[in-house]
Amino acid sequence: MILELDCGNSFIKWRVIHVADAVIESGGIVDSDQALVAEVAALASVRLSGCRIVSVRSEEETDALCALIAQAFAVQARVAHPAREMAGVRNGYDDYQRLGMDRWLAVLGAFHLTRGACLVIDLGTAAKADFVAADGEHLGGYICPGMPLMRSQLRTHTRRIRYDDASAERALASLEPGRSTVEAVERGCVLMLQGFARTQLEQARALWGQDFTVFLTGGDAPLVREAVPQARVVPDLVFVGLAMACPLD
Ligand SMILES: Nc1ncnc2c1ncn2[C@@H]1O[C@H](COP(=O)(O)OP(=O)(O)OP(=O)(O)O)[C@@H](O)[C@H]1O
Ligand SMILES: CC(C)(CO)[C@@H](O)C(=O)NCCC(=O)O
Ligand SMILES: [K+]
Repeated sequence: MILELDCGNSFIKWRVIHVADAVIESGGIVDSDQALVAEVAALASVRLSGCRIVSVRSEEETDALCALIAQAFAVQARVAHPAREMAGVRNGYDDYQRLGMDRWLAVLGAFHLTRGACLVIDLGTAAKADFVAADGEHLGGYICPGMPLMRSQLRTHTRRIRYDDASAERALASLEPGRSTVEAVERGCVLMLQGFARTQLEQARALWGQDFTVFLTGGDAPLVREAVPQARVVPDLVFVGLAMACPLD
């Protein structure tokens, strides 16, 4: 079994899979390196033979996580690195090393699943969209604040926007105009995300007509699902790309 990690800016998503058939043994989402090691160590009957990582954190933070994993599980983690070209996809950035690895792997995963033009929308701490043409050319993409950042900017830069997580969750039962601060902010931010997604869809239509696939991934994908009903929701899209970039046997 191997451990797979997607280290985002706020959370680490992890999975333990059987390498031979990619069957998922276990998985979770944690907010620290220590919590990760504790959760994986708590799995009974799991013997790790390897580990692969995609990280958008600093090199120092990623190295520290690899060292922790080596110490806890006696495996050397493989870290996915940028490439100008891989699996038929050409990185569209002027400096290919600057493209976030989570974006690159999601794009590789999406193109692998379709072999056609695709739009990848990833809604996490940041909201990202990437475009890949049918010939594998990555055309670039967009980055803007995701739900957690929009929310915290409003809370930080205003005096009177204050509410707790439980009321935030309740506020999202509908998207009607808000009749309280929490409803107004939470619903407003969801509409921003939906607007982002719809605009990407318009761009994709302008480029490719109807001939493309939309992928939706990231922790906040459910918030825009209804706005892009044609999207394929693939929560593990980054892991699909990670397996391609870091094959283990
Ligand atoms: N079980 C969960 N734990 C934490 N966040 C969750 C969970 N389910 C959904 N979410 C939502 O997912 C969002 C974070 O998404 P994700 O985990 O994709 O971010 P990230 O990978 O840290 O960020 P990024 O990919 O932009 O670096 C949060 O806004 C949160 O509301
Ligand atoms: C945009 C984020 C923060 C999203 O996780 C990540 O992909 C990243 O750090 N990217 C580097 C900047 C870029 O992609 O242009
Ligand atoms: K991520």
